[in-house]
Amino acid sequence: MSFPATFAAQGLNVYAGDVHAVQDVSVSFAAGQLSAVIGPNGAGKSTLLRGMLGLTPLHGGAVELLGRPLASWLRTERARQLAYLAQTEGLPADARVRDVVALGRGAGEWKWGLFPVRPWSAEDEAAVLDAMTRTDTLAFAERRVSELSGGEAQRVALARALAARPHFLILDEPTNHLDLAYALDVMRYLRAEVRRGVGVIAVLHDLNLAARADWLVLLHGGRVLAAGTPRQVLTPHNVQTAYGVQVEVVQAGDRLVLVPVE
Ligand SMILES: Nc1ncnc2c1ncn2[C@@H]1O[C@H](COP(=O)(O)OP(=O)(O)OP(=O)(O)O)[C@@H](O)[C@H]1O
Repeated sequence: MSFPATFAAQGLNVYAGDVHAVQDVSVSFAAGQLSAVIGPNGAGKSTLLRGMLGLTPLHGGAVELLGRPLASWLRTERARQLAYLAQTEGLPADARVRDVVALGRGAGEWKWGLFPVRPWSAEDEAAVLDAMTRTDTLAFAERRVSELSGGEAQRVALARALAARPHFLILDEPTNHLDLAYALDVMRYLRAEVRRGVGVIAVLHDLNLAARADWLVLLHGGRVLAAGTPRQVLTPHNVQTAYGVQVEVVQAGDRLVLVPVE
């Protein structure tokens, strides 16, 4: 039986505190695609992702993972399919890098403080090694998180998410606080995941990084202002409407570049 290889929401409404932060939003993110959620501060990007992930209650609408209602998935199955890297997530400063990445396997979780949920396996070992190789973090596997630069720590957080070998990888501002080189590194790692068939969904503030995605969702005031390819979404009109900034959109090689003109 075939099923849609998507993580999708239909008519979603989510409140953040008293704020109706996500209003009647319908979106569909495909596996094997790099999607970016963009929009000005407060547009509802984080709330949309948290609502889709079941981390905050919905006030209407439905979420489907691979064609099945999200609520019908077992918690453990769902955790295997969806890896989430939150915006403000800190890593345990005293922990060793390798142990932090291993947390992504979930095997180290203890039930009632008595015994591990499941024993550590050769597959867990291989997944951790693979995730560290793909994020170039093996070189500092034995260091403590407190001994890393911001960019290195971000790669470790990414490695932990990849260690779960998820179908969809959801990241809230993965390039935040990173310099240009590190930000491009992260985009390169994400693109490599997409080539392996993972659906990557990232909240991005830098529209020139977002222009590298396959699919964009532009939120404004809790609603979808535009969705489509970068060429369809990143128009001067849409950017002016969402951000109130006049831009020129320039073609540079096979990419779009946005230049503010005020
Ligand atoms: N815990 C909360 N209590 C009250 N209002 C909230 C809360 N969290 C978010 N909001 C409000 O909900 C709206 C959407 O917030 P959200 O964090 O989803 O936006 P965002 O697009 O991710 O913003 P940013 O780019 O600044 O991270 C904003 O108006 C915000 O002020």
